Amino acid sequence: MLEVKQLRKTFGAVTAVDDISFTVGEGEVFTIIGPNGAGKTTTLEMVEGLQKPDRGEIRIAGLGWEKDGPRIKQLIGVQPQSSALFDLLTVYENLDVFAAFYDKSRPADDIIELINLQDHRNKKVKSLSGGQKQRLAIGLAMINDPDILFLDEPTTGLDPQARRNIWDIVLALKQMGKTTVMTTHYMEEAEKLSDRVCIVDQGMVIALDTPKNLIEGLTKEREVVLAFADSEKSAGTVLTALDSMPSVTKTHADGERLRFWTVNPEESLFHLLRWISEREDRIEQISIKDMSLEDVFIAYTGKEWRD
Ligand SMILES: Nc1ncnc2c1ncn2[C@@H]1O[C@H](COP(=O)(O)OP(=O)(O)OP(=O)(O)O)[C@@H](O)[C@H]1O
Repeated sequence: MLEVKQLRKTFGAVTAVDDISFTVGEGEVFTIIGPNGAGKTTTLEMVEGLQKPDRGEIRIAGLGWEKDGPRIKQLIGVQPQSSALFDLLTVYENLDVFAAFYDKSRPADDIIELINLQDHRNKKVKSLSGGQKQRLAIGLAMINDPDILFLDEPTTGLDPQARRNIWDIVLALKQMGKTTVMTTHYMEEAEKLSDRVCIVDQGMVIALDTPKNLIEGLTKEREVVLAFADSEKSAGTVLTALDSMPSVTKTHADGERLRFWTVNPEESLFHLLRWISEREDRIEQISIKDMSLEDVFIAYTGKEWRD
């Protein structure tokens, strides 16, 4: 559905996109994730035909922007910035105005249902919340019934409930067989929604796969956190016990909390709990930290992830 090869874009001395390649299959939710300034928006805008790459190739359903621009525009849907909405028009009227730009369009009321704004159909945009405006922006991207949708950070700045409402729309689009290419800052979102994730940093692809494969490809080492009911003393003695276990690779005591890393959490915890119960120490809490895309980012870049 979409093929991107060796894209590059510079602005003066700034290399926004250095070398980015990926392909997106039909019906996929494909997410480009990366820190601020990684080159996500520039990449998306080149794919959308809004910016011309310095180098590289873009094919959408086999078509290229130079020769087939008008045909591509009928196949794609681009979420406008919220600021591009007509504030003094209603939800319905905004959809109606955008429909006029295309040869074919979906009925505005179908879209209103898809974006769950039925109760706000006749309200002016200026009275909508941020999340409702974002939903309308996605609806506008859908007006020409495109095969492939481009959503640039559709949930940035929204509260958790409003973000979930957008996730529901992306999942509904997937059910309809649409292809979605989106960008996000939120790792959790990428993990939940995407068939595949492309992690970019400094204008380069650093990892690209399904969230599951990316996470499973990490080291098998897991982090376990223990909190003791009684005292720092318990943590101190347990630390000594942990240091003698072969599957434990690293330990860290922090007051009454103890963290350790093990390549075999089940075995380590089995021995540790037996040891603790023999000594009648009391543990208040045990948790094994789940690996996430955040850990994938850290593993590939050596940098902490910040939203
Ligand atoms: N029109 C422009 N002129 C000059 N520099 C630009 C321009 N557009 C982007 N850049 C620079 O290119 C780099 C990549 O920007 P881009 O917006 O693509 O990153 P991003 O990953 O989308 O970041 P964010 O998450 O902050 O939106 C940044 O250093 C940015 O300042």
